Amino acid sequence: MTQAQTDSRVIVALDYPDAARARDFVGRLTPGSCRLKIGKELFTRAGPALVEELQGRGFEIFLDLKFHDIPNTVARACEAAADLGVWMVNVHTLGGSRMMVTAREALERRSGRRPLLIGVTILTSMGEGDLAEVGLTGSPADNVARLAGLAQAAGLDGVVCSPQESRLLSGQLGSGFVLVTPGVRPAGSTTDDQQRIMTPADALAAGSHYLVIGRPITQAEDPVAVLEAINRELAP
Ligand SMILES: O=C(O)c1cc(=O)[nH]c(=O)n1[C@@H]1O[C@H](COP(=O)(O)O)[C@@H](O)[C@H]1O
Repeated sequence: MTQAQTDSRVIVALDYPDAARARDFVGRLTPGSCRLKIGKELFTRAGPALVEELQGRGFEIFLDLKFHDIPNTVARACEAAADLGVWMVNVHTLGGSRMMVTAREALERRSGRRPLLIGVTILTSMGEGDLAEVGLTGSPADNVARLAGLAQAAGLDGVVCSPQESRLLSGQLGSGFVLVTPGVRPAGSTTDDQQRIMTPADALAAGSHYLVIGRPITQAEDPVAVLEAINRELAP
C-alpha cells in the first residue's frame, strides 16, 4: 500500500448527477482534506474517466458500486476496480461467503497495490421494519454483527455499517477490522433518509475508521468550511 494522501477520516460522497458538477465541487477541495466516494449515480453518468481524473488530481477514491452478483461476476468487477487504481471497493455481504471469498482471492492474485475490500452489511437507511419485510429477523445490529462476522471470516478488510454498530463490531471483530460508516450527521443537521445516525466525533469514539459524509457537506452553503470543521472535530 502506498503512503496515504491524507490523515482525514472523512470520505466525501460525491452524489452528483454529472461530472461537471462533481468536478466543480472537487475543485474547492484538496487531496489532503478528505478522500472521495464515487457511487452508482455519478459512476453511471461519468464512468471510469472521472475516477481516473480525480485520482490524477491526487485524491484517493472509494468506488462504491456495492457489487452483489454471482461470485465470478463480482470477482471480475473487483478486478476491474483494482485496474482503475481505486483505494477502496465494496461488495454486499448478503451475496454470501463464497462471493466474498472469490472476490478477495481475485484481488490477492494481483501484484502491486490492491484496493481495500469492504462488505456492505445492512444499509443505514433500513430499520427493523424494513428488515422484517425482506425476511430478516432481529434488529439491524444483530444482522450487521452476523454479516460482519461472515465478512471477516471471508478475509475482507472491513465492512460498511452504521456508526451505531461500530462499538459492537470493534469489540467483536477487533480494532484492525476497518469500519466505514455512513449515516454521519454533524450536530444540528437534517437526517435526510438515514435512520441510524451519529455525529462525527461520536462515530470515531465508537470505533469507526472512516466516515462517509455526503449531503451535510455537498449541500452546505460553504462545503469547505463544513469539511474543515468536521476534520477539526475529529483531530486527535
Ligand atoms: O456504502 C455506502 O457508502 C453506504 C452504505 C449505507 O449503508 N448507507 C449509505 O448511506 N451509504 C452511502 O453513504 C452516502 C451517505 O450520504 P449522505 O446521507 O448524504 O451523508 C451515500 O452516498 C450512500 O450511498
